[in-house]
Amino acid sequence: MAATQKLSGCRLPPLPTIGEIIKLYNLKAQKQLSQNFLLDTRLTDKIVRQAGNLNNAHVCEVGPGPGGLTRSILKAGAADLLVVEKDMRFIPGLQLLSEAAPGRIRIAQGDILAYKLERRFPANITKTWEDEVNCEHRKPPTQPSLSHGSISHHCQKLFHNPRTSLCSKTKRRCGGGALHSAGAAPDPAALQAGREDCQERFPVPEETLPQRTRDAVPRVSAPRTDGGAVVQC
Ligand SMILES: C[S@@+](CC[C@H](N)C(=O)[O-])C[C@H]1O[C@@H](n2cnc3c(N)ncnc32)[C@H](O)[C@@H]1O
Repeated sequence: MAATQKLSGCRLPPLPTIGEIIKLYNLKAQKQLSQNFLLDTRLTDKIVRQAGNLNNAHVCEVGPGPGGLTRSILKAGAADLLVVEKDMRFIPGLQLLSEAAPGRIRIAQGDILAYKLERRFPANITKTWEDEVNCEHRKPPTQPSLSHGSISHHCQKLFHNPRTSLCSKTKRRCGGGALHSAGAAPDPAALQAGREDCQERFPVPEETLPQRTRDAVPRVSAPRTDGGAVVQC
């Protein structure tokens, strides 16, 4: 499929820039959640291209933050994007994005380390770790696939900022900022070890959105019944 055709089908309507979203919601990066934000759309597009062909794919993005990579994933044609974000402050900005791409984003607010990812995708596209091991990274998917409860090891390499995402104790990768889509080959043992080691680095945050921020975007308080609903996990 020609790139122009693909992009024109997935183009997003005009939105505030990521920088504006950060200012609007006063989103200061929190060190304990490894937060740093990608603002350059050329860079986020390039990163997302590394995940292979996302056209019509089911994708899980862990730690979307203000949504820079999220926008690029949508532009790349993902049909079903589940974002799992631990920090509640980002949810209103993600809901704006969800309204710009109706029915294509599902927002889950919670900790990926405790999240039952496999329950959130159709059973017929899920694969076991063993099935996934032989998949070639970057190979365009013949059909959407998803590993049970996984964050792709390869994609963590691609999408994590190495300075902030390595566990300080073990130097293993962990936590948010990762993207998983069809075709990635994870390393379950390393991943599991990384998760266990990093549990203590991610205490559940208790921040709530300041009232003035909620008031700034009234649409976010309306209950949603479509794919853009926020699910607490
Ligand atoms: C490095 S920032 C990346 C933000 C965004 N993807 C970007 O590129 O601008 C990591 C994100 O992961 C989130 N995060 C960290 N640990 C998490 C966890 N255990 N579960 C879900 N999200 C997590 C943080 O709140 C933050 O939004």
